[in-house]
Amino acid sequence: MICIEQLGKTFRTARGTSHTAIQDISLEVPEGQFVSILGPSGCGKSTLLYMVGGFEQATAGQISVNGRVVQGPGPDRGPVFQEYALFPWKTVLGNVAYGLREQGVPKAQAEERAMQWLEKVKLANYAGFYPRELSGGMRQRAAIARTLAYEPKILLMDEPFGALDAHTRLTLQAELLSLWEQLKNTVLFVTHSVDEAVYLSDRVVVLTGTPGRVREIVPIDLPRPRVRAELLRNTAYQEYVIQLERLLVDGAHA
Ligand SMILES: Nc1ncnc2c1ncn2[C@@H]1O[C@H](COP(=O)(O)OP(=O)(O)OP(=O)(O)O)[C@@H](O)[C@H]1O
Repeated sequence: MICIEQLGKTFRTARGTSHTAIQDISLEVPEGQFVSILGPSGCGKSTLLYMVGGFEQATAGQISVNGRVVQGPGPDRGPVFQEYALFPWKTVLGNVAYGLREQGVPKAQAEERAMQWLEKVKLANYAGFYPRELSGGMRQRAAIARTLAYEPKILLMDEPFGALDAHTRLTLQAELLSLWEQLKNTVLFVTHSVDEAVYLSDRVVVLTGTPGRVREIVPIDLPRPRVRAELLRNTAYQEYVIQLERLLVDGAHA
């Protein structure tokens, strides 16, 4: 579904120098797979995700989605980025209905569908609230509902739980997994957390330090549905965590 071929990105900095963020990245993601991208800070994880989203242009190689070269954003790829904030002047319902309205869905129908998504992310009682009236975890749930509401085939998530406290993070991870097990979208998920990557993913792509290149792709062969409390006792799970931590440390110096 997603085909990334020898992708590179060199930025022109404000000082007139050039800076290569990622180099020669090739990766294929089949439909319905949950793939996490892990790597040291600054290795280009967000840049890679933005390029798949069509928000940044490649300076080498290309990305195609279902055989079509990515040249800009599209409704087939739904971003859940940290800075992709909710509209503060719209209610939670208004925010979730927004993408549907943009696609020409009539207001009443858009709001009905938005309500169904709010139920799925456990925010139905907060439909009339404004983003500033929500907790961080609720805001992130609303952002996820807003993207899922227009049913993108691909979900692009950039550290969606990074700013949350540990308990909320665990809750949202489990909720995301249970939604994904029903929807089976293709997911590209950027994270700093080895533990989160193993828990959620079918495969984990480990990038090296700057410029980011693929260090290793690790398939996570653990049965689903996954329950974190059970996984923690699972030796295979523990081995994956150790393997990825090792790759991450080595990769930072590669
Ligand atoms: N607009 C830009 N102009 C110049 N350099 C940039 C620009 N955007 C990103 N970079 C550089 O590209 C590199 C990769 O940045 P990116 O945000 O993709 O990394 P990351 O792996 O997501 O980092 P982190 O884990 O810290 O969020 C960094 O060295 C950064 O300085």
